[in-house]
Amino acid sequence: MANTFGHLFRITTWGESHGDAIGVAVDGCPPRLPLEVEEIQKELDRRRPGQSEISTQRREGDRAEILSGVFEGETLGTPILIGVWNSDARSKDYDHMRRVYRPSHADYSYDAKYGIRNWKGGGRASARETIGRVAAGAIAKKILAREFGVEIVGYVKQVWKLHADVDPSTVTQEDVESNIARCPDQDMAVQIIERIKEARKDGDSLGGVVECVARGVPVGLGEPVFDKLEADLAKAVLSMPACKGFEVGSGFGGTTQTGSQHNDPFYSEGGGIQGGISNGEDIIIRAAFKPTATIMQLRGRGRHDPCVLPRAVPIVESMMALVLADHALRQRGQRGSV
Ligand SMILES: C=C(O[C@@H]1CC(C(=O)O)=C[C@@H](OP(=O)(O)O)[C@H]1O)C(=O)O
Repeated sequence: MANTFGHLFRITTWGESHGDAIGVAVDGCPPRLPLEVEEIQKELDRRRPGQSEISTQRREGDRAEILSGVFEGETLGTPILIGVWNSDARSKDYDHMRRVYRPSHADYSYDAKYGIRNWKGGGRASARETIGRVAAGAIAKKILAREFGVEIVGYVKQVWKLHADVDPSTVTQEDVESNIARCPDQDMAVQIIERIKEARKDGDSLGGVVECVARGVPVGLGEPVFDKLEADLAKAVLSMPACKGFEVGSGFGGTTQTGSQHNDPFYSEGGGIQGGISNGEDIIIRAAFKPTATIMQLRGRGRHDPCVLPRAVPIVESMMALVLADHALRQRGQRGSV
């Protein structure tokens, strides 16, 4: 179970960054869901390396192959296996890392845990592991949109000290995809792109925040005690590589207000979640990412993102979709309808 996430809609990701292939097994997808490989590809293309001048230059096509669970364009209800081949792993870049632990990477902790590690590249700790999450997330998004009327939009809210002004209740995916920073505040996007280019030139890296909104969430998703909706969202978000912080609704900002300022006429702290259960309002989450660990100032080789934020957007959306799809199916299982 160590690589598995979810209950009814359950995913297991597999593969290493410099292994032969990488992907996901999805179990529990309802049968007769129309599914074409292009729908998965569209999301993988938003995540893939080499997509812009501010992303890693590793050249992977990341072409999705559906190996099971789909027949004549419809899901069978059986496990869906999706994989991509790794074709541009330049393992020579890692020769000098065979016996060296890179600071701020998982090299030491993996070695300490397993007594062995694939020192060619980041292995399971690499951002390439998120291919499986995004492929499964594409299916989860489709279930949510078709069967539950839920729409999920993520975007870059902050890079370094540059903060974007975005209205979560109206932002669209077209706004987000209109620039390579995936920041719908167009003026801020220009500044962010310049700042990331500068960091790359200096051999340095930057962190930031992805914000993600789910609109049209049905009432009643989430379990009252341990599987509270915000608890599962927190786990989903903090399990992403390089992610160091999670907020929901007013988040840490709410701590400086009084109760009378903070309580909304209907909902409160969770922004769409009360007692761990959705109340039908929009749910807004934020994921904080640290500056990329590999920086050229530390003589790191390999091809790296000077800032992971733009490529993290589809990953955060996918993690939110996995949690909501799982809970929607659980609610339907218990109540018969949602
Ligand atoms: C290739 C991807 O990102 C990679 C994530 C990554 C890491 O250590 O996390 C290291 C780099 O790979 P490599 O060491 O092979 O050059 C990045 O390019 C991807 O996300 O698909």
